[in-house]
Amino acid sequence: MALTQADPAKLAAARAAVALVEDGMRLGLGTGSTASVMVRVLAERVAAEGLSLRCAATSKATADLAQSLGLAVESLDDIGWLDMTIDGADEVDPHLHLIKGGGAAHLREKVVAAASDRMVVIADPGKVVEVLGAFPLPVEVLEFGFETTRKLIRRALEALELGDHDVLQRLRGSDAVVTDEGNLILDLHLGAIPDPVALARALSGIPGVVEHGLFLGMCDLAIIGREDGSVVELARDDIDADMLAQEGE
Ligand SMILES: O=C(CO)[C@H](O)[C@H](O)COP(=O)(O)O
Repeated sequence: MALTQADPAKLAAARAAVALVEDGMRLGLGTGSTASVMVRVLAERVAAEGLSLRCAATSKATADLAQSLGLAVESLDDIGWLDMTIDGADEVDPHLHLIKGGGAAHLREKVVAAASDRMVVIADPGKVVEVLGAFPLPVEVLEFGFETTRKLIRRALEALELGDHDVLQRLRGSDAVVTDEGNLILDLHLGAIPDPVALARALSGIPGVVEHGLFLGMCDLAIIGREDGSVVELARDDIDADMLAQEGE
């Protein structure tokens, strides 16, 4: 898809994020439709300005796209550490907590974000929520013991009084969605997640869970693009400063 056909809100967010890229940076490239727009904007800038970058991709799809546009993609281990990762999200709350994994790539996305000095999230206004959970929470699980893991997740939801919601295997047509790491996805249809920290802890404690899509305390800056081409930025530093001010009151 050409950039001229890109959704204006996604394009605005992507342009603002790519403006943060400096020559010589080691960059993490996210996955999804917004991240794809960002990869295209980035490739344009690299071609125009001759920037020298080292990029690690969060999925095979992003690696293929980036390489097709002339960006050099290396393995995360070869690069070692990243200055910044730019990625999309399915939901962003006022604490910059995220739900990710709508593209089934949240495992690699979390590994890459955790190896970055800075995680920048780009999104359109539809992704901004007061409380996470309207978007079904993706959980990557092992194929081994799949039904047992689903049972353990249901038990954990009950213990947190989040029980009685659908825990559905993600399918494409009638086939199971299989992640880049060869695992399966369960989508937790919760409606609302009042305590994301408790849910994250509970899910991480289940052995068959490889990784859940809650990104808590990882996002440093959210750039929300608007249809008119403007952006709104929410930085973690501002939130921390607000919290400190409230604690001091
Ligand atoms: O987490 C992701 C992939 O695993 C994506 O970043 C998320 O699903 C947002 O995608 P899009 O920009 O297409 O709405």
